[in-house]
Parts: sequence; structure tokens; C-alpha cells
Amino acid sequence: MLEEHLLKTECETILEGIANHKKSELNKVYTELYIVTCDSTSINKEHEVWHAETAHLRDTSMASMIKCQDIFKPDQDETIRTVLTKGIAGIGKSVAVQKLNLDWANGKSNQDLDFVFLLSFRNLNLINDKYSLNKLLEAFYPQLKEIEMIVYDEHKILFILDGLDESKLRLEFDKNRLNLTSVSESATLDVLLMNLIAGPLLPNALIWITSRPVASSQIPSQFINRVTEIRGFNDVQKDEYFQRKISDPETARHIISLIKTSRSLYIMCHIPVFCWMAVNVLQDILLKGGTQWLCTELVEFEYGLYPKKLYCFVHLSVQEFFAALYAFHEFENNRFDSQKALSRRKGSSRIDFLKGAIDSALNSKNGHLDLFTRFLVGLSHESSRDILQGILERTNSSSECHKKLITYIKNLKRKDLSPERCINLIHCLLQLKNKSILQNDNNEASSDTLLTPFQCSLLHYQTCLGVCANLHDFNSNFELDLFRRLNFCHITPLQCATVVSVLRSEFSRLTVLDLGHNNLGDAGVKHLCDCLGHPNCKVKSLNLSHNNVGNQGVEELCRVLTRPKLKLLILDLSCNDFGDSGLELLAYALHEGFSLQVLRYLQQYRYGHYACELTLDPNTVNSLLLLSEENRKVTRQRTKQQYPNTEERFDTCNQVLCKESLCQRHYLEVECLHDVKVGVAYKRIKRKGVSDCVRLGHNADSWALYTSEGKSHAKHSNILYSLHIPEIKAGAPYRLGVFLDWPAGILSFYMVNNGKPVPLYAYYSTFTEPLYFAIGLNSPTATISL
Ligand SMILES: Nc1ncnc2c1ncn2[C@@H]1O[C@H](COP(=O)(O)OP(=O)(O)OP(=O)(O)O)[C@@H](O)[C@H]1O
Repeated sequence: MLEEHLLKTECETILEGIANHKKSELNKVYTELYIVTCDSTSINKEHEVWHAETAHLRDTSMASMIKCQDIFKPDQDETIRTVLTKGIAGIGKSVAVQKLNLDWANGKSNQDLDFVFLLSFRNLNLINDKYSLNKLLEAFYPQLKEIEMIVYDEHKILFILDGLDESKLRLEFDKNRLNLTSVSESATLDVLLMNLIAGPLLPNALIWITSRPVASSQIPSQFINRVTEIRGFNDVQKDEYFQRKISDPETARHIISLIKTSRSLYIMCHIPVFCWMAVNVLQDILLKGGTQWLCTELVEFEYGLYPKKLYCFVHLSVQEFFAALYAFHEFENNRFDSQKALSRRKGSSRIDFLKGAIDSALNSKNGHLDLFTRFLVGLSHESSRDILQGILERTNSSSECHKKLITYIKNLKRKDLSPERCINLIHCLLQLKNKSILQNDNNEASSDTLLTPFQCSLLHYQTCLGVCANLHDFNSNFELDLFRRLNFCHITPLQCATVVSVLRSEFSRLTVLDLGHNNLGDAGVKHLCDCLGHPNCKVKSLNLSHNNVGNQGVEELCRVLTRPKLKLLILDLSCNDFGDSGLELLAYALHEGFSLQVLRYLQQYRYGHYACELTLDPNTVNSLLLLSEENRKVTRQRTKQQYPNTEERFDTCNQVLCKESLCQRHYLEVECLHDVKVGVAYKRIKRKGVSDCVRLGHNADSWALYTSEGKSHAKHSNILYSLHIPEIKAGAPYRLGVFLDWPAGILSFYMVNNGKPVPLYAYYSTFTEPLYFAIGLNSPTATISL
């Protein structure tokens, strides 16, 4: 058939990378891709740089694999008319559609189709006039004119619309515009395509659209029957690609082993275009001792109506680089209106320009300026001028500007930034050759404090993104320490998958993992179990307390816990959501003889078992505080009370201790009004004056939670950790809970909502002496009742 021949010759070869490169035979290089079906609501809006960086870590458990040729095969009785396949740049979308075409034209698959039309948005962008579908197809496939009158309705046709992300059309799927039904009726291209996709035009035709992730949301989900995602190559497929691509088996083996020596490069090779680049560069170095410039490609289109030359980039990073270079060059030559293009900021110096770019990137919801900003910051460094001689002029030293920028970025990190934005700031600092960031934050964090979002991001960056080519580098004491303190980090199930993936690394040395007080749920526990069961995982002590683990999570754990070579010895499952059936599962698994030595499962409702009755000690109370209700209530006063001078009394700070010493498990709830501090202190805490050694939380002898209607924090040894707490209504009383597990060294604070303690913060310490419950009343109207 003419149409099959036509497609066959077009699809037999692919243009890989650069233009003057000779075309490759598709069937020779084609390696099976890892494609999965996704939830149709998973059309997302994030910038693809985030997909690129974490794609190799993404969860595959919920998705099912699908072969390229089965993309329209229904699972059950459904009809699949439209398929959207998303995937990041260079992941293999265009190659996949070409492969389906070729297999069809060769009679290998999808033989029920009469016609397959492949239209790329890159080519469609060249069309300005109105066209009927009939004429449009003839423009792209002039050979169709030789076929007598095709009655489209009578044939089974597949339209492939490749590269939606490159489309310049505005696809506004408005009901009033979806009324084009005739293949000979002319319309603008956007209307034509919308009617084809939505169905008024050729409702029986199949439509396959490919797109980078961020552009996929242009098509409303009601018009998509199936969403798939190309995830590139898995490890087996990577090896297969290199063997196919490199004809000499010895060179292939050599190149594979070279690529595997760099873990980050090997990970990046899940993107086929990186495999191609790696092969070309390494082959070039091995054979000729040189390198190519692998950045741009020139594509020549000489079809039908539109002979044109187009430049496109092998990878989007090149595009972003040129955008940054252009902006920087224009700025240096006083031609860049940064006030207009970037976030508005006063001043026209270089530091203002760079700060403006960083602000704009931070304000972006989908991170579309992240890569641009990284390049811009990198271009501002002296070292770039050496490389870009002739493009960027030499200037006076910019070190003063860089110092200011580093300070600016480091201060920014303390604001409430998303992990993605934090990681971008880390990249910017590294662009300025500021590696101290990796050590500084370690110094700033004491072992008792929680991780800031910035530190979490740093950890994620180091462990998952492969900043160091060698995983040995990740396992400095710093990273180990960070990992031990992943409690209270608001880790979600998916983030958990990312963070714990490092446990599978052969270099992982982590033996203690504290994930307490997060929100892992059963899904998070499943990710964790996948890693715990891995032979490389060395974790011996695991804290999963306060994590909403239900029965399914317990089931997952039991499955792993019964494995013979498991190294885990201590597991804390306290305060989770599994009931007696979960406990039974654990008991059964214990009976089956797993190696676990300590299992903690203190249940939430059992806090009641540790409830304690305390009384405030009149000998310690400050004279601006008044005790009442048999020393179980304390109220701040405006005038001083006449109390005898005692050694134990806080003479200046508005504080009081309880009488009873605490050295077991104790749970106490207090009712508070206005700004208060609750916590515990050793008896030796100083009582006179207002210095840090007296104030609760400001010294090593006390731990305190401060709450007010506006803000809240936990403090110990004068290190403050800001908390997001449930809203406190102005002037209304609220309840706080304090749980002390003295032998285990745990002090947790809670906000009690409808009788249920919601965790706020916990300290993990080693207590050396009995502790005393302590109160501070900060506002003149504050009150606490025990
Ligand atoms: N299945 C495959 N087998 C062999 N090589 C592949 C495969 N998929 C992709 N490649 C290589 O990767 C390159 C890029 O692939 P492709 O053009 O299909 O990416 P894409 O997802 O369409 O990217 P973009 O969004 O940038 O258009 C190809 O030119 C080819 O060298």
C-alpha cells in the first residue's frame, strides 16, 4: 500500500542529536522503553527540570507497564480513543511514535489500522493559513493526492500529534468551538486540532498525543482516555542500548564500564538522549581523543509546502543556558530591562539584577525559572568569563557582589521555602563555588534540633540527585546525623521514597533512622519496606512512631521483618493507627521468629495510663504570678505578691516549677490562655535574674514550648525551632499536652484538639537527672491550669 510505504521510508531512520550526524537505522538502535500507564488525573504542572532530576526515583508500584505497540489496547471493555503520553525531554517520545509507525508499516503490529498520520507540532507551527483536515494531510503527505478520494470515515485511522510542548497554538477547548465535523471544512489550525482531539471531527479515529509533562495539562482530562508516561530506560535497557548502539562489543563493554564508574552519569542515562550523548563523547574520546559540541541540532524540513530550516536543542538545559547568556549579556551592555523581565526590585547594579532573578525564581510556582537562574548566577562568576572570552567582557573583580549574593541566598533559606526552591538555592551557591554550604549547616544544627526545610533539601540533594559522583561522599557524619533526625520533617509518602532510596546504596552506612512524627502512612511504610528488605540496607534501629501507620503498613512491615537476613533490631511503632488486628499480625510475626529484639508500640490512647497529677511549687513561683485552686492554677498579675525570699524562687523571671520530680513516663495536659511556655527543667536551673541560665529553653537545663496566638516555637539550649501549630482563637483557652519518657530520653509536646493530642515537636535527649515540669507566663494576662 502506498501509505504504508510512505510511512515506512520516513520512519526507518531517526536523526539522532546533530544534523550532520548520519541518520541511524531505527530498528538497529531501538531499545525497548519503560512505559507505564498513569492515573489520568496525573497530568501535572511542575516544570520538567524536577521530573528530570527525580525520574529515576519515582514510584513505579502503582503504575503498570505497557508496551509501545499496545498503547491503544483496552484493559477491559473500554474504548481507548485518545492517549496522552508524557515524558521529559529526550526520554524517547518521538522515537516511540516512530517505532509504532515503522512496526505498523512493516506489518508487525496494529494491523487493524488503515492509515497512520504522524504530525509533529514542530511542523504544524509553520502553518498560518486556514486548512481543512483533508488539505492539511495532503500538505504534509503530498503522496495522498495520488490516492483517489479517501473516505476517512470508512477507515481506521491513527493520528499521532507529537510534541504538544512545542506547539505555539492556544488550545482553548471551548464548547462553542467544538462543532467542526467535516474533513473538507476549513478552519484555523487550533480549531481543527481541538475538534479532532475532542471528537466532533472523525470521532472514530484514534489520537495519540505526546508531550513534555508541563504542557500536557493543555488538554482537559475528559478528552483523554488513557495517560501513559515514558520513564526512559531501566538498568537492563541501558546496557542493551549501549550494546546495540556500539557495533564493536569490546568498545561497548569498555564504555559501559566507564559510564558505571560515575554513578550520577549512570543514573542520568535513564534518559535515552543522555545515553546517546555519553556514547558519542566517550567513543570520540576513546577513538579520536577529541570531543564534539553536542548542543544544537539543525533540522531541515523539505516537505510539501514549507521548505524551512529550524534550530532546536538536544536538551532543554541548552535552551535555558542561552536564555541566561542572552539576559546576562544584555544586562552587561545596559540593554536588559530587568525591572520588566524579572521581579521588580529597586536598583540597577549587578547584585540587584541577580537578586531580582532569584526572587523571580522563588516566586514561580512551577519552578520554570530555576534552571535559568542557576545559569545566570554561574555566568556572573569570574570563571565563566574565561570560558566565554569574546562574548563576555572582562570586568573588575566581582567578589564583593558574590559575597553579598551568598549572604542574600543564605538568609533567604531561612524563610519558609519549598524543598524544590531550597535545592535551587543550593545549586546557585554551588555555581558561586560556595561549597561551604555543605558544612555550614551542619555546624548550625545541634543534635537536638530538627532539620530545617533547607537541611532536608540539602540531604535530598546530596543523597538523591547525585551531586557527588561518588556515594561515599554522602556518608560523611553530617549526612548520617541528618538521617538520624528526619523526625518532624512533614515527610510525605512520596518524599519518603526519595529519601530512603539511599538505603539501597551499596555505600549506605546508616544504622539509625528516625522517621518519627511524620506522615508516612501505609504508602510511605511500603516504600520504606522496599528499602529495608534490600541486602544493602544496614538500618538496625528504626523509629516510626506517630506516622499514621495502619494495618496495611503493619502487614508490609511483617513481610519484611520475617526475612532471614534482616539487620533491624529495634523498631518503634508507638502512636500509630493500627488496631488489635495489627498487633496480632506483629505478635504472629514475632512468634515466627524474626530477628527483632525490641518492639515498641505504645498506643496513643494509652497516654492516659501515664497521666500524672502535679502541683505547682509555691517556693519557686515568681512574685508576679499567683497560684490558686490548690496550687494547680497559675495566673499572671499586674502587681507583685508578697512571697518570702527563698533560694528556689525565680526572683525576676515569670516562671514556676512543679513540686514532683519526674523520672518515668508521665503525661500531663494543661489549659492555657494567651502567651505561655511549658516544658521541663532540671532542679539546678538558676533562679535569680533574667539571664539565659534562668529562662526556660534558653539553657541546657531546660526544654520549653512557647505558644501564643500568633506564633510558636520549641527551644532548648537557646536553639529555637519555629513551629506551625493549629490555629489558636484570640482570647480562647487552648490545651497543650506534654509527654515525658524519661528513660527513653523523649520529651514530646502536643496540641490537644477534641481530646486528641496532635504532635507538635519532640526532643530526643539523654536525661541525666530527674526533671520538673516548668511554666512561664509571658503575657500579662496569661493563665495555666494543670
Ligand atoms: N527507544 C530508544 N532507543 C534508542 N534510542 C532512543 C530511544 N528513545 C530515544 N532515543 C535516543 O534519544 C534521543 C531523543 O529521543 P526523542 O527525540 O524521542 O525524545 P523526546 O522525548 O521526543 O524529546 P523532546 O521532548 O525533547 O522532543 C533520540 O534521538 C535517540 O538518540
